[in-house]
Amino acid sequence: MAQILNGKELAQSVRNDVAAEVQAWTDSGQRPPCLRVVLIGSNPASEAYVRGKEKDAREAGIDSETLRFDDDISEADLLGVVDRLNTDPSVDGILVQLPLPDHIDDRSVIDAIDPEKDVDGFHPENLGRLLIGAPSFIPATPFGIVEMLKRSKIETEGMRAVIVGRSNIVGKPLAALLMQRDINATVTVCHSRTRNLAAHTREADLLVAAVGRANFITADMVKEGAVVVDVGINRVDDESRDKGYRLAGDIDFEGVREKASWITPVPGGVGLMTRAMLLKNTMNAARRHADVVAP
Ligand SMILES: Nc1nc(=O)c2c([nH]1)NC[C@@H]1CN(c3ccc(C(=O)N[C@@H](CCC(=O)O)C(=O)O)cc3)C=[N+]21
Repeated sequence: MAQILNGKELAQSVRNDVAAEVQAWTDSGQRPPCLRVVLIGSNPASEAYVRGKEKDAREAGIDSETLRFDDDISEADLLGVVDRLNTDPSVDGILVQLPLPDHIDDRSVIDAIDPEKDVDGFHPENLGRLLIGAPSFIPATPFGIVEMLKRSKIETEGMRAVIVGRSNIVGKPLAALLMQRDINATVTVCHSRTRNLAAHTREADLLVAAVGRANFITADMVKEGAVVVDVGINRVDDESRDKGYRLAGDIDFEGVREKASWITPVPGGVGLMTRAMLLKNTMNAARRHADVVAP
């Protein structure tokens, strides 16, 4: 039976560390790190994430505010908002909550964010720097996954890692991170066109699912003793809940926990780490902004 990679506890310890960093920073006479989140429209999931981010930031002593706009804002106006945040010297970090409405091109907006303030690490400059192992903002979900492994003292040296999902915000940056010299995993990235997916996943010492399909990875696809990380957050209908739904990951938790050595739950796993690592990135953005290079 797998041990639980407890996102609640691990994220709390990351948040405590960031709060201590922020305290030391302000004690040294610097102003608190400043994060601005841009939220377009009223997608309930996005609203919930943004509320969570604000709460975490406040508790860590970070100055965080959400700028809200109607979902009929034009792309030009949104680019104007980004530009103002780019040039505002009191702002350290900018996060534009995704997804954006269909009439706005995500890429144009991400590319417009000053890479030095891109706490999501989604700008091509940061993704490129990550790929070559240069200092960069690391996207919070991949960063959080690696932090979970490190804090749980899970040995990654020589591990076979299989990532299911090739997104620009999870699969690809995680692959780059796991290949780095301090992790030394051997990485396979699978996706919807992969032939005989289970043959790949069954080889994984570390299996990461980021596909967005509830209970997609079943026990028969998992090697005995594997470390299994679930990035999926899927709403599945559940009449027994007040909200009428519950959250399920991409991993069939009940089945897979019997085989894995470690497993992340949903909720209470990777999502909380994502939020915590955003705080870490915001602290680093403040250092960089003040020309104190991030550690
Ligand atoms: N620019 C941008 N950056 C992001 O980092 C970003 C984004 N857009 N758009 C959406 C995704 C998703 N995401 C999550 C953050 C926290 C939880 C989270 O806190 N999950 C909790 C609670 C889940 C719940 O109750 O809804 C958990 O898993 O236990 C989940 C998912 C950040 N994202």
